Amino acid sequence: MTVLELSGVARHYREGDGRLDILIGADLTLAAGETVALIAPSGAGKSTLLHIAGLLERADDGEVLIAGLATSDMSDNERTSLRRSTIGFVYQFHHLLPEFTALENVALPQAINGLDRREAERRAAELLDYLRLGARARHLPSQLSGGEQQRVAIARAVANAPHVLLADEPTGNLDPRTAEHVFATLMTLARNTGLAALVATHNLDLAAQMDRRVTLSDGRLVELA
Ligand SMILES: Nc1ncnc2c1ncn2[C@@H]1O[C@H](COP(=O)(O)OP(=O)(O)OP(=O)(O)O)[C@@H](O)[C@H]1O
Repeated sequence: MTVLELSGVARHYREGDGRLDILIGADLTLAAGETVALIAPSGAGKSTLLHIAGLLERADDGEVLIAGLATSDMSDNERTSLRRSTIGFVYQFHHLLPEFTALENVALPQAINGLDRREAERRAAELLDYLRLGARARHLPSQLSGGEQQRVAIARAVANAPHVLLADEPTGNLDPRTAEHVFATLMTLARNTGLAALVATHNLDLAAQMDRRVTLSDGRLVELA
């Protein structure tokens, strides 16, 4: 089943009097459970592509389909609601809320989505256990290691059981061993839950462990060997 499809996605930015064409007809299909690495030089448009795929930004042209639903004609509210229920994000920095425990950070997106708070916390505890973070559930982010913080951020991103996880340099801030561990968490989720993942990374060792690798070339997505 295709969970994410980009078709002819175009995006440009104004630059003084001129324009900067970042994406010119980018196409991508991501199936459930599939993991795809996005490898491209700085400034090529990786973050722009992830933001458009994740309905945080609109394309100037083309279509983004989430689980078969075309999104370009949707209102901002419809896009936000679809994003909350189908897409998870992980960034280079964890962006956990510092005043809340790991458990509360993971429960929050579910509570925002309308789940009863106790049920949200029960599910968050289950998810943290599954990712072997159960013993850290009551810790504040400042009491966690960098790798643990990032794994909690992954738990938070998948708390609403999204179809698609979009990750922008999720291991970019970690030492190689910790990066492997965090990456393994992502792969476990994809293999065992059918989550599809599109991961922008400069780490070629990790990219080699994913199902496919793509790059951005002249505003288009190109499959790598
Ligand atoms: N809001 C904006 N207005 C103008 N230009 C922008 C805007 N956002 C991004 N750009 C430009 O678009 C290009 C692509 O940016 P983007 O952040 O998508 O690249 P990237 O591949 O993610 O880079 P990096 O690996 O350094 O994060 C860059 O040249 C950037 O300066």
